[in-house]
Amino acid sequence: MKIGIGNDHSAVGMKNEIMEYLKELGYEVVNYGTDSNESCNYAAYGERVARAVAAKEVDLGVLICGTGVGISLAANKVKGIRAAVCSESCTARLVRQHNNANILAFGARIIGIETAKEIVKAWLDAEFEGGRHQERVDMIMAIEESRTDS
Ligand SMILES: O=C(CO)[C@H](O)[C@H](O)COP(=O)(O)O
Repeated sequence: MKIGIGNDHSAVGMKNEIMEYLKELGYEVVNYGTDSNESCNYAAYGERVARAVAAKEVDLGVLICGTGVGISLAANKVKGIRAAVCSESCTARLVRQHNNANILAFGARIIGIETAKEIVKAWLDAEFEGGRHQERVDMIMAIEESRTDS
C-alpha cells in the first residue's frame, strides 16, 4: 500500500520520523511535503496530497502542520477527500472504521512523536466497517455532488 505524506515548515522533523516509521511498517511512502524549515503555506501541501489520493496515485494520505487543522481544511476542499485531524489513537481508529477517512492529519506542535506513531498505526490497522456508516459517508459525498461551484 502506498501512502502520500505532506507537511509545512512546522513539521519537517516529524514528517521524516513518520516516513521512516511507515517504511518500517512495510508501506511505500511518497513525500509531497516540504523538506525545508523556511516558512511556507500549508494549503499547498494539503491540496497536493489530497489530489494524489483523489487521483489514486497513492492509496491514503498523512498530513502534518502545526495543528493539523489548516492542512486538513485545504485537503477537504478536494472532491472525494475525507481528511480527519486526530490527537489520539481512539479517534484515529474510529475515523477509519466509521468515516472512511482517506487522509489522517495531526499537529506537530500539538502531539509528540510517540503519540503520532500510535495514531498512524491505529488508523492504518483499522478498516472501514461499511453498513450504516456507508449510508452516512454517502450523505457527506452527496453534499459535495450537490455543490454548484465545482
Ligand atoms: O498549524 C498550522 C495551520 O493550521 C500551521 O502550521 C501554522 O499556522 C504555521 O504557523 P507559523 O507560520 O507561525 O509557523
